[in-house]
Amino acid sequence: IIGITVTKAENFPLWYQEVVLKAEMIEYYTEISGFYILRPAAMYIWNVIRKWFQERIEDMGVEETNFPMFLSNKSLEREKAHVDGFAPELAWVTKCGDRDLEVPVAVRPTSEAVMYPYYAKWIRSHRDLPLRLNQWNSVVRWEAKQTTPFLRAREFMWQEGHTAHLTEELAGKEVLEILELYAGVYEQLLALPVVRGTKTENEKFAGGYYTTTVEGYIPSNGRGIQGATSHCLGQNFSKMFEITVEDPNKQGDHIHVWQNSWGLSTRVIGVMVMIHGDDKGLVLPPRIAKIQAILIPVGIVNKTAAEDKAKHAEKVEELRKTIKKTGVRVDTDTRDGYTPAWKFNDWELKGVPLRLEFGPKDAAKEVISYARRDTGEKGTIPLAEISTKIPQLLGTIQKAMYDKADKSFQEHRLKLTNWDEVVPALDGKNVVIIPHCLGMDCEDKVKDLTVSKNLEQPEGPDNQRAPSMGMKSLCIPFDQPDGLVKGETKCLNPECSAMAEKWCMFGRSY
Ligand SMILES: O=C1CCCN[C@@H]1CCCn1cnc2cc(F)c(F)cc2c1=O
Ligand SMILES: [Mg+2]
Repeated sequence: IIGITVTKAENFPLWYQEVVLKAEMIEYYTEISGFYILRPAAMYIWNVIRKWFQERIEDMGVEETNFPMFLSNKSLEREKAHVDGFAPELAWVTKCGDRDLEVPVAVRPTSEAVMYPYYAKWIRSHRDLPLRLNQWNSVVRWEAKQTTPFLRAREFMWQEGHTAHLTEELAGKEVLEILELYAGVYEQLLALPVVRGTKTENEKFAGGYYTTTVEGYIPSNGRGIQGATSHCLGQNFSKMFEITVEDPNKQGDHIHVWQNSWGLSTRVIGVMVMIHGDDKGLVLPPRIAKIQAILIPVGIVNKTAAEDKAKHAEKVEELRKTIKKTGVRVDTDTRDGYTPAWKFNDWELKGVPLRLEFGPKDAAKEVISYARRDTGEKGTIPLAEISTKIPQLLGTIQKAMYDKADKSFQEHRLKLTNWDEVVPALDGKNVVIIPHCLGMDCEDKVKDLTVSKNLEQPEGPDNQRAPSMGMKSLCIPFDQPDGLVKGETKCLNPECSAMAEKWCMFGRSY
């Protein structure tokens, strides 16, 4: 196996592609562009996330469902308003065998139009509320933009939750509960920091009432990235699909139910690769690593006496069992014909968080040697302490990975009140938090004003040159800084005369 041939700094997009391929997470589906095969290394991570999230939404009372993957033009017509913008992404089935279909059907890009006619049928009385269903499936959106594994694919796996409530308050409470679970997937499993907030009118789901989001940050190119979204749909869809209950307080009156929909996709795996990966390949947070510790026998060479080899192998197997008993996902690499150095590179490429080495010298000193994948730090652990020290070390690695990413995000999230500092900040691979009026036109203007003029920047491998696109709003952080006095603080856009409403996070983005 040759390792990664480009460094993360010199060519980030190419580095990313190589890592996901050589770490055996992805195979390109070369039959049709924009589609990817997820291999066991990726599916393991998705399944850890799925188990963690599924357990928690079940505790909330969410039940599982499975709806058909096709939707008819008729129900699409119902939500015409916002689908129009998406029409180019819709994939259609128009033939079956050698016959044209009378009525073409669309492949679901999301399932509102599929599900809500049945919500209308099932929800009659307020006693039918709250209705809370989630499905794990894949959706198809024929993206026009350049696709890339995990981050932007024409088919991706996700979960989509769709719920109905009697009041705005009950819906709103759930929106935030789910958003916290999304933040938990990032912070607790993937060791990634996210900013929680609300999308602006420009960036929210047009068919909804408001969108809450968790936003990530990619240090390599300074871009923001949407991590997952939890929408309150208000009564927009219940009015489109006539989902009503009789008013419990007023006989004869009907209430349109308040709905939410929320989704997290396999994009999260790409974000984790981009942020934690290094020039040797993947770096996996222990919580989602299929193999958390790889135990590699060393110091055994051809001339080692057969009986010593056998004894050493037994000792290694014993160590594996001891470590496995602690609940650590440990494996041994006893492959013949490969040097320890070769094995080290292979497991580093695959991102295994902890390498353990055990040789005759270690045996003599009654220790096991280790090397951390995240920092490269090496050390030894007395054999008598491995049952406590190894799980502890994995916990240390998980926290250290989070802290490192969190520090980087914090250092590159600049609160600015001087417009002239904005473009330099973006070119310095930062996202910014600025006082903003939240006007849609103003936001469009801000995007135009912040197209990077640094094109005269030294040629360099242009993939690495800060993207010249303008900045978009990422979210209105729940956690608002001080210093914005309503009615007194102006919107930071020099061409806008409005007053600032909120601090808003902006950045070049995916
Ligand atoms: O984002 C989520 C979470 C899970 C459930 N759905 C919501 C909103 C999806 C927004 N969206 C996103 N993309 C779409 C692409 C299309 F081709 C299309 F016809 C419709 C949509 C579309 O409605
Ligand atoms: Mg899209």
